[in-house]
Amino acid sequence: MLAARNFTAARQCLRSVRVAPSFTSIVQFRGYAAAANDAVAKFKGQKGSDGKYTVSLIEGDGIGPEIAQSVKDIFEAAKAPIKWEPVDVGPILKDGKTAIPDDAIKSIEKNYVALKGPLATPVGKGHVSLNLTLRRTFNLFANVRPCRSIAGYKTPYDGVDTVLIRENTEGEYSGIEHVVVDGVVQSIKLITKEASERVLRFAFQYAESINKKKVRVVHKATIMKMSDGLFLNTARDISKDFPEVEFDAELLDNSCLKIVTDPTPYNDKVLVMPNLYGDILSDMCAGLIGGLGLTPSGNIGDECSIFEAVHGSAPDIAGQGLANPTALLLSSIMMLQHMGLHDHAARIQKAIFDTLAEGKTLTGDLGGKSKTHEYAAAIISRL
Ligand SMILES: NC(=O)C1=CN([C@@H]2O[C@H](COP(=O)(O)OP(=O)(O)OC[C@H]3O[C@@H](n4cnc5c(N)ncnc54)[C@H](O)[C@@H]3O)[C@@H](O)[C@H]2O)C=CC1
Ligand SMILES: O=C(O)CCC(=O)C(=O)O
Ligand SMILES: [Mg+2]
Repeated sequence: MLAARNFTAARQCLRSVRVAPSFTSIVQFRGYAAAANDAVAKFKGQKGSDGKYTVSLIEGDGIGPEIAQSVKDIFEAAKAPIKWEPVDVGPILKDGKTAIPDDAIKSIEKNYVALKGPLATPVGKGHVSLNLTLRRTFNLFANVRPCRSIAGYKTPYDGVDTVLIRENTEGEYSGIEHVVVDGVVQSIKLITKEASERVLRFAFQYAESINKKKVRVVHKATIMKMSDGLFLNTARDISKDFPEVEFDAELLDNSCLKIVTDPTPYNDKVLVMPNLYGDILSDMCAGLIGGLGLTPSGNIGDECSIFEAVHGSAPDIAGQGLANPTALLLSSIMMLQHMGLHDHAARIQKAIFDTLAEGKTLTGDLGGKSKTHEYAAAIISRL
């Protein structure tokens, strides 16, 4: 009975799914690479008659509007050919479920690309995460989260260059939960072969495209024998289609230990994993290079893609001009790369890295005293 109910809930969750980078190391400037390789998710947007591409902009909650302002100011100063289309993503309720308003859906479907600030999720009650809802709504099946050491910002770890790809539509984030009996709740980790295949194939293609010819699956199939087992076995099957890419697997707890001991052996690999592991490991990796103010990401789908920082709405510093906009800026660089605007991406990226390397105008999270807009102005002065 319970199994049948679980299966129904899992199918409902699946039905709610609409079918559907890289940077300066201490020693060498290489730049964040495109977030998706063309074979997987080619950008389909067209330039308007004004010579600009329209991009949907979700400013988000907390520090979102402050860091989005920095991106807008810097893009304008750099004459990047982008016209921002502000969108409100709700939340609204449709058939009793958290949903994205139709206008926002239309905007993102029309533009094929969006830049998103952080969206806050209530704890323990209230609406389903809008971040999750956006990923499901547009079937953004792969979340690419690169993390590289910043020249000029010293941490105990030199030369970090990890790339983590997170399955983005199911797993522990499925949110299928129910009370079994009073005092006992059950939360279902949904893993499907279809979604696993899709993100794993993407990971192999992505590894080839950024010339990291090793893919490592991070899993816990010793404990979650069926769910992580399916993900791992699917990876083994898919790896046969990529004979040029070395494939191996590692248990999540061991990966955590090894990465915080010495992350450099992970520089030549792309790590791919179920949803929650990627969520947690990407915050952990950010900690190696100076924090969440620095790490970007791209949510990649077959049609649309949404770029956002790894961090959340940072309510502890919101509205005070203290936020570091670098993570959202680097996400916007990944977006420009994805759109094929490589020259603009390189120019803005260089101004960001040079400002960070000079170390005079840094936000508080990096030990500086500058406000968000002062740091943005320093970047603009270098364009
Ligand atoms: N993709 C998204 O939109 C995400 C949304 N969230 C949401 O954000 C809210 C707050 O979550 P938290 O656990 O506080 O995580 P958080 O990522 O917002 O903040 C964690 C810590 O990092 C700092 N931080 C984050 N971004 C920063 C930046 N750009 N510059 C300087 N410092 C920065 C914050 O001040 C805080 O001390 C929650 O409602 C959560 O659901 C969390 C993660 C991702
Ligand atoms: O949606 C949320 O509230 C959190 C999302 C998150 O932590 C992430 O995407 O990394
Ligand atoms: Mg997270």
